[in-house]
Amino acid sequence: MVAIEVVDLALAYGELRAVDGVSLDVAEGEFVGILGPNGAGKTSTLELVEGLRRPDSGTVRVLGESPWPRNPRLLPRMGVQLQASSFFERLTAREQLRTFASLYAVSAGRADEWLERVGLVEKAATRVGDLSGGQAQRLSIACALVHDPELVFLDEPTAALDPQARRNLWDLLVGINEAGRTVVLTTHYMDEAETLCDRVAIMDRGRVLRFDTPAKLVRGLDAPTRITVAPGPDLERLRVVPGVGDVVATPDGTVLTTREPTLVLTGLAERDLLDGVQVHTGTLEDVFLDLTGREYRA
Ligand SMILES: Nc1ncnc2c1ncn2[C@@H]1O[C@H](COP(=O)(O)OP(=O)(O)OP(=O)(O)O)[C@@H](O)[C@H]1O
Repeated sequence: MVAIEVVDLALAYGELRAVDGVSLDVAEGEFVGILGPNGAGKTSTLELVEGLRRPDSGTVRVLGESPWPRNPRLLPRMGVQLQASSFFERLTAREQLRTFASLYAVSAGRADEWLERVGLVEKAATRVGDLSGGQAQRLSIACALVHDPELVFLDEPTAALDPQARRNLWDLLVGINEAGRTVVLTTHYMDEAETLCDRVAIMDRGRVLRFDTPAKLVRGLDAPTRITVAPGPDLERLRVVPGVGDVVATPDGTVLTTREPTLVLTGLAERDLLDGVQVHTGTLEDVFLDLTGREYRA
């Protein structure tokens, strides 16, 4: 079943085409990432899908319905975490979450369970205005998920989180997805997209450049493999290994590029040069560079 269907969506702010002909489909139960640098149009696209903005043109269907104008049938089925959350500043974290829960007829007890899931039990009695950026972000995620929606939208959910909190949130999102919920998130982080997402839409300048599984995106790359060995061996010994292209010495090791990694690894083994070997195939960063001609800067 299709959860989201977006066809030729466009939105301009004045002269700026923030969303410029985006088409996407998301299946029920899928985990999809929209990946791109600042200003790529990720948030604008998400807001159109969520029904928070009206598109200039194009169509959006969410769970078989149009999200715009605000569609009350859809609201309980969706959970939306925005980049900038507005809380009731004088409420405590627990009160804030219970207030959100009550809007969906979810019990206070279930709301409190969410404080635990996002690691905010110790901050339950802290006023929202006194939470750190990362804590506020986790609270906003709990508010988006407290009613157990079928479809979850998260806008850069790990942006303000420390590495441990980021890992914890990844686990939480994987759990939700494995329980059958559809998840769509935007992110700057390549590793996040690669780790979490079934499919990734790479966005730049209002357009979706590619939309595929991380593995297929990388496989489609026409990039050589890089093999690094520990510093030390004479560069000439490495240059003559069959299949080796460039050889570059760096402080961390000597980097060999090749289009025949198996041949090179065999040659290195025969010469007893495998010390500290690391093999780097393409990453989504390479895919971005390949598609745009620009380095990816999150
Ligand atoms: N309300 C607005 N009015 C005018 N321009 C806007 C508005 N919202 C966004 N933009 C512009 O539209 C473009 C796309 O913005 P958007 O927030 O969708 O990108 P993004 O990929 O989510 O970026 P980021 O990763 O920085 O959040 C940017 O150039 C931004 O400056």
